[in-house]
Amino acid sequence: MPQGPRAARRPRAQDQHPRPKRRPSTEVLRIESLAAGGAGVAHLADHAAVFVPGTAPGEEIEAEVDRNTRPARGKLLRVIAPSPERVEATCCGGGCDWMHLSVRAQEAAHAEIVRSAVAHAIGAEPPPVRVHAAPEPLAYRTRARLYARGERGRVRVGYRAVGSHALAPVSSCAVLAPSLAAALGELPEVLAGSSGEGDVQVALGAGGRLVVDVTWRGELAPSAWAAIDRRITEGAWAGARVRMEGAKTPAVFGDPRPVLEGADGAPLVVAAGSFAQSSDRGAALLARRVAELARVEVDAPREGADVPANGHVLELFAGSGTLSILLARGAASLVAVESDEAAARSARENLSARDLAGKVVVADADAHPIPPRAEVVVLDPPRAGAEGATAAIAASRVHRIVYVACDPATLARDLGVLVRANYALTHLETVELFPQTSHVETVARLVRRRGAR
Ligand SMILES: C[S@@+](CC[C@H](N)C(=O)[O-])C[C@H]1O[C@@H](n2cnc3c(N)ncnc32)[C@H](O)[C@@H]1O
Repeated sequence: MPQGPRAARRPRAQDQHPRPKRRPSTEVLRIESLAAGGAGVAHLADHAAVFVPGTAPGEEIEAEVDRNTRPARGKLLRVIAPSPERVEATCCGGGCDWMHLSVRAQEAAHAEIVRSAVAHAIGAEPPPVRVHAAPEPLAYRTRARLYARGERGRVRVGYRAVGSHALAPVSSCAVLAPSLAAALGELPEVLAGSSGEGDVQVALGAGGRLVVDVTWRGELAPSAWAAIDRRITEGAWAGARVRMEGAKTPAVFGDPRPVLEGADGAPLVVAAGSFAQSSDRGAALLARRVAELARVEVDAPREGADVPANGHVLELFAGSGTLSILLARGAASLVAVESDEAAARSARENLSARDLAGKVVVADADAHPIPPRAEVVVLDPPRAGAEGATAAIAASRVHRIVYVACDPATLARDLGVLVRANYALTHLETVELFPQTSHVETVARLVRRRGAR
């Protein structure tokens, strides 16, 4: 009888003699830097690294250190000598893991995280990281993913606490735009009587009114369905979409699509439940910079030049077209690839509302061939990066690449492949799209080296 891999596995030494658990110890530590993920990094007397959330570089702290994980984890007990970059945190306990840091320190730490990841991956020092400051460091979120939980008829709404599935209930949030803040007070009332838990995305839709996208696991009270319906029919909300766990299709009320202000100042529709950056102004800043870097002229600017031609552009992971609406301008052609059908429909709608030509293809961007005439590839993949697309670009004759990334580690991995395939990294820039958090958006530009295949 064939044996499965489990049966075939030889017992390992640690199975027979599991290491005894070590007791946490209290240590005085000096924080050296901030790691991707947000924690401060220090070293113990035996040089083992320890990660302590809620700390700032340069400060002396006391922490309870658990050496049973690798790297060791520390829990901040007290700050002995604070960093000058430490500020009073006003965080609600939700996702803002860097609210105790000055904006200047956040920017510097983001830039260093990106620089060191890329330097390690390409085996050389990258160009100096240019930092694009956030348009608004607070009250910037024009879209938010909330978390709701119903128990004994009462529904509490907040965020998932950092690093856990626990609910951090919130009545006010310093990073939420005032236009969305009202939702925090309204949702517990709308969802009252429901049991279970759900994710609730809130944004602004048509006419600047609220749109709500609910994914619920459990029972949604009949009064909740009625309250949602009433808000749409009375015009208080533009739309809502409710997806019950296990249901094939969501219930749709009104028009649940978020509408943001595009980088060209005109409205841009986003498919309900599909990707959109967390702030309109941040998304516009990013899109404008990506479009600039995609142009031929970045290397040799011409005085007084009009919008220069982009050549034939291939955009991978295009979403609802936040970048496409700028890339299509001045391009000889634009092909945008996106796997989410609803997002692709929105991208088509956004291009045609502007009379822009562009072909939007529903396909796997990571397995999409690079058309031989493509001169520029712009890609904006999810956190996992784009291993397949990177390999295809590396084997192509594309001249310029603009890579937008929300994860420095996978960006660095993919840039390593492109640099080894004879592309030169000309620009490395961070865009502060998520102030008060350790998340960072990066834009990298590469050009094919002269004489390369
Ligand atoms: C980070 S978002 C960028 C979207 C767009 N550039 C924007 O700024 O709104 C990544 C997009 O890639 C899409 N996506 C994820 N995996 C994909 C794949 N294998 N092929 C094509 N699109 C994919 C997602 O649906 C999402 O719209």
